[in-house]
Amino acid sequence: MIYQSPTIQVELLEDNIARLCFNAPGSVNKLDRETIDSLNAALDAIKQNSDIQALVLTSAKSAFIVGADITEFLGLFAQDDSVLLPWIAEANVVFNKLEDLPFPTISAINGFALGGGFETVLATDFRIADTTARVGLPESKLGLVPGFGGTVRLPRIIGADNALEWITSGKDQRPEAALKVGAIDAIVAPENLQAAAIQMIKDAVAEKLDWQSRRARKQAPLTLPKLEAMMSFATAKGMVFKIAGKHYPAPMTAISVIEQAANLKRDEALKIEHQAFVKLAKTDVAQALIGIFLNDQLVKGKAKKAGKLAKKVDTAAVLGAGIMGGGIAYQSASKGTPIVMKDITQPALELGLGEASKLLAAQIKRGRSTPEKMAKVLNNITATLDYAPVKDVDLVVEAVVEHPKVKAMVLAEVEQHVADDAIITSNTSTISINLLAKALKKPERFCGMHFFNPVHKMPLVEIIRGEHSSEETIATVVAYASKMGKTPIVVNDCPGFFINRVLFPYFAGFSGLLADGGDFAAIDKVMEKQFGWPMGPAYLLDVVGLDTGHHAQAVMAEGFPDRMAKEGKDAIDIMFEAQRFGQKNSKGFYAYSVDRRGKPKKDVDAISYELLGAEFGELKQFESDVIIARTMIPMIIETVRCLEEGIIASPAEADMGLVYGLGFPPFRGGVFRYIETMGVANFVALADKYAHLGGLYQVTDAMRELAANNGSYYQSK
Ligand SMILES: NC(=O)c1ccc[n+]([C@@H]2O[C@H](COP(=O)([O-])OP(=O)(O)OC[C@H]3O[C@@H](n4cnc5c(N)ncnc54)[C@H](O)[C@@H]3O)[C@@H](O)[C@H]2O)c1
Repeated sequence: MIYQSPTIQVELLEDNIARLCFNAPGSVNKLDRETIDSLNAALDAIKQNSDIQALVLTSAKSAFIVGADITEFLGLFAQDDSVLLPWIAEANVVFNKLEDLPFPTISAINGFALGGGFETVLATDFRIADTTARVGLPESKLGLVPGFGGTVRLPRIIGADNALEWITSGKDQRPEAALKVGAIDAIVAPENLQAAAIQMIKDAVAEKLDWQSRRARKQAPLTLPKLEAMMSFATAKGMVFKIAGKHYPAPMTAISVIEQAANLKRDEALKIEHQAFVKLAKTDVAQALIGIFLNDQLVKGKAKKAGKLAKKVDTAAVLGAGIMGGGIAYQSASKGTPIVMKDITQPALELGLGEASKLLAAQIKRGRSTPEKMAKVLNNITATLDYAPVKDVDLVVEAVVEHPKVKAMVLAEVEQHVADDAIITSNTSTISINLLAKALKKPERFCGMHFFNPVHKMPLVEIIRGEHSSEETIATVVAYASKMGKTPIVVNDCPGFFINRVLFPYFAGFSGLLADGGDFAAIDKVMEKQFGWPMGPAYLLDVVGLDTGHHAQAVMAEGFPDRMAKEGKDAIDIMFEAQRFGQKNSKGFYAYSVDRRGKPKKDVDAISYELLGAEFGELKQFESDVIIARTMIPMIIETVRCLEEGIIASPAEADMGLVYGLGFPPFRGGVFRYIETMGVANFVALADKYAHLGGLYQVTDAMRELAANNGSYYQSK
């Protein structure tokens, strides 16, 4: 053994080939500070052994190195530049040391080699991957640029255009794609990986492969004709700005870094990368995106834990073949759980099946599915008008019309037909789970399973725990939602549950602005372009449906009369009474039509202004920050209330729910991250400025106390 630490072992194989194996104690190899220090020491030990003629990097785990240890780095990013810059420069010395060894080097890549893991292998002369490998530089998804030489080495290995695409998209790449551009040198079967790597490095030692010139190319300036370089960088900037937009600076920074470093040699080029890395690491966007990454892991971890307590769901049933029922059937069937879809009329069933076929046909058109797969998915859906095929299913999702009496009747009915231990859930968006549970003989097997529309696109499923729901019931529904490819978040029962409870105060803030003369199209513009929502409130209400919104708003007002009950008519009432239900009948705040090419079109509708003007008078202009404050403060305070009341378990889950369920702008990270960025005391001061607008603008005592103590939601939980 040449070197050994808890994360790395180096041994000498035959023919004086050294093998450095990453083998951390946990389930995966991560590039944390300990591993980087170990790599440094291992390389020193290798350099001191004059017998060694070549080096192979391998992993003893099912993945090579999954990436940098984000949790650890988050703490580091909080440090001053005077600490951070020398740290990153020092870490890079290690990768340079690997690259500068006086003999050929190769990486044998299995599974993930992402981020820092991929940057490690870029420092070797050759890369061979097995069929399980996934490589790439996902840093831009976290609001960063690669920091261990990725922006310098990758363009010099695969060319500027390819590297720009890989780095700005942050996508994982399959081995075939990596081989095509030259990011790896060969693909082999997993069982042949080590032997093939050793053979290749022997060829390099024997000078059959020219490792010196490869290495030299990596360390030299990028050789691009001037015009070509200009075209590459200008095109990339245009495209990336269009996709990433002004709220996500990392991809654009990556392009400038590569451009600025193009004419420099390695060590100078690396300095440009370090500067950019440190600058981005300190931005609110990076903090928010890294926060989302960590929250996502926490939520996934919880779901995995629940999986241990879950009962198996081999087959399911959905009651109601409407917009939601059809979507749920499609999602379950396409993720491998056969599902019975029951409705009360044949046309409804046909509509549900038609919806599933349409989604599948679209998948085939995009090359993501095949007719064979489509047939298999459709075979997994059994459409029925009676209960006979439902009797053996393990789990039922009720998705009939939103009416407490109809739902109670349907739930009681289905309980008579299914096995004693089958789980029963409801996809209700507003009706209390505890109320619905009363219809059942065994309420412990019941809970809410709230999907979002469109089911195949929206990642969140809100799972609502009733007072009688058993842990096994919740765990089983969590596991089923995960199997459907969704992110489940468990919440407690209350009007609107979590997501609608915080959404309606936002709509109330919007309605308040309109009542004071606000222009809905101008408000949408601010909330989309500046705040970053995918849709502004008027557009979102049109998509949700103003009839649905009107109904849900009444439920919320009844549930929280102190702050959600309203006097007089608001904009939602006006639209509802004028039968402007939104997209579903082509007129809401906006008018919907199709253009000449058959594409859906949305136009500002003068009639909406007339209707609103008749009630609220002349239009008035509001500053952007007033629009943002008046709509967001109610949502933020209601989210805080949900945490204080235990409706949602943690700030992390609240933020994930908002991002996945409502499309809260990821670069802001969610409500709690937003408060964090702003500072609790600053938020309280802002809300106090608007307190005269009513109960929705009044912060809670606990929040005021947290502000006074200079506290933080993320750190105190
Ligand atoms: N549409 C949304 O955006 C959305 C989002 C989340 C949750 N939800 C909830 O999902 C549920 C369904 O909503 P939707 O939009 O799909 O409604 P929908 O009107 O499109 O579909 C309801 C279906 O239920 C069927 N039905 C009625 N009584 C039935 C019975 N006794 N047995 C079987 N089927 C019966 C109807 O024929 C219809 O096909 C509601 O509780 C709604 O609140 C809707």
